[in-house]
Amino acid sequence: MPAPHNSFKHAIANGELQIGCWMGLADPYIAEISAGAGFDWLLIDGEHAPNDLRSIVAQLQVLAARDSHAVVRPPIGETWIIKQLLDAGAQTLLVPMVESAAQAQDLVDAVTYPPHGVRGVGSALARASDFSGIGDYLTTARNEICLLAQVENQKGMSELDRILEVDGIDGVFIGPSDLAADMGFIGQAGAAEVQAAVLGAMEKIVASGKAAGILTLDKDLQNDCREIGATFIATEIDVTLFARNMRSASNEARQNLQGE
Ligand SMILES: O=C(O)C(=O)C[C@H](O)[C@@H](O)CO
Repeated sequence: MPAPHNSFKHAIANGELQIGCWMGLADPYIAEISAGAGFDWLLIDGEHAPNDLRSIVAQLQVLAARDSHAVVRPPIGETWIIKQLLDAGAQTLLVPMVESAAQAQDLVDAVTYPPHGVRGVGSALARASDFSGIGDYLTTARNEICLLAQVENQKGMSELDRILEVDGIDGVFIGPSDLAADMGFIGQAGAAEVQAAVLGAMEKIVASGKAAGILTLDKDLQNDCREIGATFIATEIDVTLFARNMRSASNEARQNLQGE
């Protein structure tokens, strides 16, 4: 019995659009609600949300029963964290702040078992192997792991061509917020200079044959990226959706009842 099929990995490899949503509320109960919304993928954010290994596992368990694919973002692309997340059952990782081909290669090694990589062998204990229930996990896991690199500063953008040459990286995600900050436009991801850099990077990624991805709430940028050939596009963030609607509801109630 092989490792579970990673439909997301194969969809983006085939150029199929996968629409996603960022999950920063860091709670399995809320993840279960999001999983019923119809997104193709949901990002469990271990970088900017109050997630830890336990909360990530709980959200993986909830999503396993639903159609939305779980993409996990570690706080940093270190081997020990990647090992834990893969053993916990994550099959798709989005690793932040990738700045060089050497770093990208280290990430490929971290998701690959020896002799071709350095992923530690602990599948006997791992949720990933269904606690040893998947007999062929060790020999089939790598084929179903999707490794996505985030390029989101000027150093990474200058190294993008070499990062795209690294075998084993399935896709590259451009992070507009961090890129804008590093370009001197902090809080202005919509600045013309930033958008031009993002779209130029999208074209390079698609031309390389790898999958291109982004998170943007800007519908025009979403469409521009899709027209270039981007496939994994996150269009919403649960935190902002919830906070915006809560504030709106509060204001409407006060206007309704107090005429304010
Ligand atoms: O730089 C970016 O943009 C991202 O990587 C996404 C952000 O981290 C996310 O928190 C939304 O701002």
